Amino acid sequence: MAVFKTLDDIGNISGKRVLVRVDLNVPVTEGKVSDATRIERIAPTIAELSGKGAKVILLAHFGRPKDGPSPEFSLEPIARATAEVLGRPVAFASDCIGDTAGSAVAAMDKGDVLLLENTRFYKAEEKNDPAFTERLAANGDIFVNDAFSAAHRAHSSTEGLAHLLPSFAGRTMQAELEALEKGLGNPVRPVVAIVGGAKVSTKIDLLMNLVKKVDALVIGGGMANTFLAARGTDVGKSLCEHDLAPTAKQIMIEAAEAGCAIILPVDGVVAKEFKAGAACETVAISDVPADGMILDVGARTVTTIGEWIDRAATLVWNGPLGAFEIEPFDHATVAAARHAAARTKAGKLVSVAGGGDTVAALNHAGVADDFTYVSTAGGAFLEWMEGKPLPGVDVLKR
Ligand SMILES: Nc1ncnc2c1ncn2[C@@H]1O[C@H](COP(=O)(O)OP(=O)(O)OP(=O)(O)O)[C@@H](O)[C@H]1O
Ligand SMILES: O=C(O)[C@H](O)COP(=O)(O)O
Repeated sequence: MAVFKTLDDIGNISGKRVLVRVDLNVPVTEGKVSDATRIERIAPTIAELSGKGAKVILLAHFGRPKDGPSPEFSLEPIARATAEVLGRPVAFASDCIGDTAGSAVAAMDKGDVLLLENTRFYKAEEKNDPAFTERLAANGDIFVNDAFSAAHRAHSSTEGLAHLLPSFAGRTMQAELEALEKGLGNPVRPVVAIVGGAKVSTKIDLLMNLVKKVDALVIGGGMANTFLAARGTDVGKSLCEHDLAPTAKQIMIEAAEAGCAIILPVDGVVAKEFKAGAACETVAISDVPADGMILDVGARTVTTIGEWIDRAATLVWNGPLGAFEIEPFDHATVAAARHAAARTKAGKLVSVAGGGDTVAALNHAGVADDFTYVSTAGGAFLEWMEGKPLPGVDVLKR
């Protein structure tokens, strides 16, 4: 029996209003959803609930809006993308609480699907404010959490609701927890982690903890620049958080004490502009021009990363090695992803990857299906890895 209640325990839900927390925080490029994996993953839960006659009311956040409602962070375009992926109508209400939401819910028939506007348009959501949670709960009889990737947040829609309504894990939440436990509950060593992406500031705690748990940590992407700068390398105009140099140094000290190897780029693909087809060259990391930006790790670094992948029994990956959305800065991420996928297919590696952009990058490389497991979660995935409690999961436990 699962430690948390699943849809197997939900009983008769025909005609019931089921509030389903999903993660629709999907990558959007030029107004279009550029990777629909998170939407695809919630489809089974929605189909199952709708098939049982429930009124399926989706709750989600999008981005990190700071000042209340704004068109930039509206879920309305995502409702259309969700309808396309599900192959069925998805109604949209321009508020997640109050009369607008209430009337949209009242108009639902059995089996209908409705998406409510971004929960983060209310600051109270992130404060897990009980009064706001009650207003969300007013539209539901049952709560299903299918957003593992937002379960590290103790917000009204991820944690608070489970205290007010009978609550269950959705199929994706269930699958994520089961697969992560199977793959990484007690990982086979050596464990190598690849952490890339844009910024160190968003992943400091994760890096601090990871160096104590893994045998080697490969740092790529924009965040490698902060580490390189901390070591005294001039990274030109590259994305770099110079004020975090002391933190990066501390992470390297902790890694040395824990016996975790830190692998930083030895070369980089450098351009003067951050745009597709920009003129670029590969240079040694000590030769980055003052007006250049490192937008990908170079070929020698890719070879080194390949060697670490070959040594690993378990690989954990979060964050791309370069600005993979823009060609040709996708080369290193694609090469490393294909290398890891081939080792996995050969039965020599357990490979687990997580992160919205990471999933998009693996799809771009055409190998997402070849990894042992690809989690749609970013922060939640890494926090799970560190053994931190996930409020959205803990509250579902029996
Ligand atoms: N060298 C670089 N310079 C600038 N940006 C970079 C660089 N390398 C990677 N990036 C950017 O990092 C971003 C992805 O990083 P992020 O940390 O968000 O990944 P993730 O954890 O998989 O995603 P998510 O936060 O969506 O779960 C991409 O948009 C990519 O363009
Ligand atoms: O994209 C994610 O990792 C989740 O949707 C959580 O988003 P957040 O980091 O803005 O809370």
